[in-house]
Amino acid sequence: MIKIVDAYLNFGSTHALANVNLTIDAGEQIALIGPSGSGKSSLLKVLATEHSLNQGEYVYDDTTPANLPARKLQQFRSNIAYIPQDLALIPNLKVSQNVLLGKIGKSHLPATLKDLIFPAAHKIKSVHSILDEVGIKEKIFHRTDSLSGGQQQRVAIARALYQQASSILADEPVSAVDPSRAHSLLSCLTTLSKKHKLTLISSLHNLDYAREFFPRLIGMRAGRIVFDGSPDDFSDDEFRKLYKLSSSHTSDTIE
Ligand SMILES: Nc1ncnc2c1ncn2[C@@H]1O[C@H](COP(=O)(O)OP(=O)(O)OP(=O)(O)O)[C@@H](O)[C@H]1O
Repeated sequence: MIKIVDAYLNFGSTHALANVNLTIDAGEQIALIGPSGSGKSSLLKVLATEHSLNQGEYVYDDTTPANLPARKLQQFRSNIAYIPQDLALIPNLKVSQNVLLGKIGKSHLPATLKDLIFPAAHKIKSVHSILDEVGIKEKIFHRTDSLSGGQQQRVAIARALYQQASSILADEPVSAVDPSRAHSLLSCLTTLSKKHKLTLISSLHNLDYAREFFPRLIGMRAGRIVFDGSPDDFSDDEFRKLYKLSSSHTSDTIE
């Protein structure tokens, strides 16, 4: 279970997060929605321990990461797969090597380097089967920068699955792809995270996809949570409140 209590994250005088309170059960699938600059990435970065809160508390399965020494924090992080907006893939490595890097936090550096250069057959088999699940197994030995943006997003998802974490945090995972690929990529991400019993928290700009694929939506505005509920409860009023639009706008009128 993830718990955030009275959380603030500040950059100078900007509250990237303000008075955020949140409880997320293991296995939930959540879309973070809201206008640009509303705090979605900031919340994901706090959950991924890329940022520390200025005030408040973040607890993950009874662990408070802010209290962990560096070595334990690395162990903690290895249990959370974070897919940043820029994917953080290494372009000149093979797809298989980028996926193998998913476990970098779970072993010592020499072992990881050995895996990259001389991967054991069973590890390649496991990478191959995950790449099959995300639909790009034929790319396993291709250089990552020879893949399209959407294929690279699949590599990042495969790396997250290979990590065998308990949660996946994805920041705009379909930003770089056309609508039909975005649909199939989100379908892949939500189906696989459900199959592997992972908690999935993803920021999304496309409201239709958020409604279609995620049973819980969290709407953010100016660093605060202003909506938390099911897609069925996300009325046109809630939509206008979130995006501060006039009454002529409905959720069908954007994206
Ligand atoms: N490293 C940083 N330094 C200074 N200000 C930051 C930093 N990161 C975020 N902010 C500010 O915090 C606020 C929230 O930003 P955040 O990136 O979390 O929004 P977002 O909802 O993810 O936006 P987008 O949808 O455009 O990715 C914004 O005002 C942003 O300018």
